[in-house]
Order: sequence, then C-alpha cells, then structure tokens
Amino acid sequence: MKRIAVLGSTGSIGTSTLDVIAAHPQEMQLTAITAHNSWEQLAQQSKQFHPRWSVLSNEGLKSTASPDAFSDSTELLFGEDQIERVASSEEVDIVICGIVGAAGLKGAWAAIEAGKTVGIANKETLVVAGPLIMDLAAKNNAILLPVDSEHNAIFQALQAGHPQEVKRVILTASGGPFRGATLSELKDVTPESALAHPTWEMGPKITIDSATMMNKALEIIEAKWLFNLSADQISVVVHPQSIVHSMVEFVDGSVVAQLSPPDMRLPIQYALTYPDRIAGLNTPMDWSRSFELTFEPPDLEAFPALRLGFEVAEKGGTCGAVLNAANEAAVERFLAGEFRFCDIATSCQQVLESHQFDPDPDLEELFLLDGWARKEIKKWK
Ligand SMILES: NC(=O)C1=CN([C@@H]2O[C@H](COP(=O)(O)OP(=O)(O)OC[C@H]3O[C@@H](n4cnc5c(N)ncnc54)[C@H](OP(=O)(O)O)[C@@H]3O)[C@@H](O)[C@H]2O)C=CC1
Ligand SMILES: CC(=O)[C@@H](O)[C@H](O)COP(=O)(O)O
Ligand SMILES: [Mn+2]
Repeated sequence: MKRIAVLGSTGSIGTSTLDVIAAHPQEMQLTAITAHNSWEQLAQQSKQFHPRWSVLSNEGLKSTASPDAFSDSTELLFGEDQIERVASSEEVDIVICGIVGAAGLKGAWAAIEAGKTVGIANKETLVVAGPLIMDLAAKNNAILLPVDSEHNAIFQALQAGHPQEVKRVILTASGGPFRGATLSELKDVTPESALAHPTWEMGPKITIDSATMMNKALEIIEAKWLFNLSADQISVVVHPQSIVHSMVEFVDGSVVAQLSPPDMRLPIQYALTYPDRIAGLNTPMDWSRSFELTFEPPDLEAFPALRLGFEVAEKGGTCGAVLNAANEAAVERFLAGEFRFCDIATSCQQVLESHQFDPDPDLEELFLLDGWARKEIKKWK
C-alpha cells in the first residue's frame, strides 16, 4: 500500500490525484492533504478519504475552520510549517506537489530532503531553484517524477535510449486560447477570454500562463533542470490537439513521443505507480476514427514570454526566481484588471533585465529576489 500526501489537494492537480487514489483503494492510501483557504472542500475530502492529517496553511482560518467538519480520524493542522511536516513524515511514501506558484517550494523541498518519491506538478519549484532541487534530490536519494504532462511524456520517452543518445527534447504547446492572434490583436483581451483554455481544465494561474505562453517558458526552464539539458537542446512546437504531450529526438534521428487524450490523471497515476503501469481512469485513444494531429512553429512576436523562457534557461542563476515571481505578480494584476494582457510579458522582461544577477545563488538569496521582483511588479507603470 502506497501512503500518499497531496499538497494542494483542493486544486485541479489535487482533485485529479484524489480521483486516481479513489479508483485504486487496494494500492493507494491518502495519508495527508493540504489547502490554503478552501477549508470546507478540505473537510469534505477528509470525510471521504479519512487521511491521518489535513493541513490548512492559512493560519488565519483557525477561528473559522471547524474541526467538527473533518473526519474523526483526521488531525487538523494549521500553518505553512505543517505542510513541510506532513511532506517529510515517516508515514508518507509519495508526495504529490500540487500547490501553485513558488508557495509550493518549501513543501517540495521538505519531501525531497526526506528522500521521498516526489511527483512534481509544481513547475515553479524547478524554475525558481532547479539546480538546488536537483542536488538535494541526488544527495537524499529522492526520486523526482515529473507530473507536468510534457515532462512526464519526456520522462517516458527517455526510457527508449541512454542519456548520451538524446539529441533534443521537443515540448508541445497547445497555443492556448489566442493561438494565431497577432500582437496587436492581443492588446485588449480580457481575463475571461484568457481563462478559456481550449484543451485543459486547470487552475487560473497556469491557465493565464498558457494564454501568454509563459507556461511554455516555465516548462523550458523546468525541462532544462529536470533532464540536465542545455537550452539549445529544447525546442517548442505548437500542437493544438494536446494529444502528443512531448517528444524526445535521439542522435540517430528517431523521435519518440507519448500520446494520450488530454487528462492529467494519466501522468499523475504514472507517478503514483512508477515504475509499474496499471489500468486507470483515462479514456483511451480511439484509433478507429479519422483524426488529425497538427504541428506548427510558435509565434515569438505575438508571444514574447516564450523568448524569455529560452533566455532564462540559457542564463540560469537568479533569472528563474525573478521571472517566476514577476510573472506570478503580473498574472495577479491582470486577473485584478490592473494589467493589460501584453503587460505581463513586458513587465517580466523589464524586471528580469533590471535585477542583480548572481550565477550561483543560495535559497535565501532566491527568496529575497522573489520578494523584490513581486514588489517591482506591484509598482510597475
Ligand atoms: N492543473 C493542471 O492540469 C496542471 C498544473 N500544473 C502545475 O501544478 C500546480 C497546481 O496547479 P493547479 O492545480 O492548476 O492550481 P489550482 O489553483 O487549481 O490549485 C492550487 C492549490 O494550491 C493551494 N494553494 C494556493 N496558494 C497556496 C499557498 N500560498 N500555500 C499553500 N497552498 C496554496 C490551493 O489551496 P486553496 O484551494 O485553499 O486555495 C490549491 O489546493 C501549478 O504549479 C501548475 O503549474 C502542471 C501541469 C498541469
Ligand atoms: C496539462 C499541462 O501540462 C499544462 O501545462 C498544459 O500543457 C498547458 O497547456 P499549454 O500547452 O497551452 O501551455
Ligand atoms: Mn504542462
């Protein structure tokens, strides 16, 4: 029986993970769940799964969240530190990191430091602190399993060859809701239209990232650290159907891809059962009908965020932390109606260019820069 902690259990990744666990009661047991604000949803999950711990990281909810709403067999814990406590508990085998943003880093860190098997959906952890995270995993024999669909696909495709035989990886991008639009057509798009992703149902932050293609920029950086690649070994191709989740090209010219209908329950389940595969909840590919898979190059003029991904992957150091924090703050301002869509990439680029670059930062420096970049975006324009 695998004992699982789900960090961010109330979100899109979190609820998909709970679906997978519910479908495999003989193999999987939910031991800990965490949320920040959604205490009623967390309580309902506790009543359904009876985990050992439920964590509300927002301590301000202490007087609001009623322990009576939770299962009798669940201990209700409050505060950010408790995420780290459950992520590193001896009673947990696998940790799924489904918190959004840099707020997910400390929980992921604690799980990796404790040598857990870690399913990492929270790409921001790798964007902010990729080299430190990969070193930490190596030192503590933690197994890092990518849950992000593209990186999960690459992880699967890489098994077709040896590391030295990899020529490059090709990340697929849906193109988001504004695929085909020009820069000037993007000037006045609304949060509502940006939140309408064509192929994936996800939380609001990553959905806006998909619309600007900042999501792909973050994924370039994520791929670099996860798979020990140079920036020029990473390509992006737009694939609107989101069926081919990414590809690996080997030195002999073979390209190995992973395909499945767009549903995060597959990569999540693969991380939970790795190295085995079991039947799951996913709709299989229907090969009995005609359908098209199309590919086109990305438009770097209309989606300048993508260029930033390549630049940051090339430069490394403090750039990932600054780009990530600037983007999180810019997305918040766009959703609040304070930024225009195109301001997101423009402001991120300016904050990135004006920061004090350090090629080899420690975690403390990265957290300081994270705070600095958010402040810069708050006062931008
Ligand atoms: N959704 C998807 O299909 C995919 C997501 N990812 C990545 O997975 C991560 C999660 O995305 P997604 O599930 O869409 O996000 P959601 O917004 O749907 O969920 C976010 C989760 O994080 C919790 N949370 C938010 N802020 C904090 C905080 N400050 N401290 C602790 N917990 C917090 C939320 O709790 P509460 O409900 O209480 O606010 C919620 O449980 C992101 O990094 C995203 O990039 C990657 C690939 C696909
Ligand atoms: C499901 C997943 O992994 C997302 O990161 C998804 O890839 C977003 O779609 P885009 O390709 O539009 O960024
Ligand atoms: Mn992805």
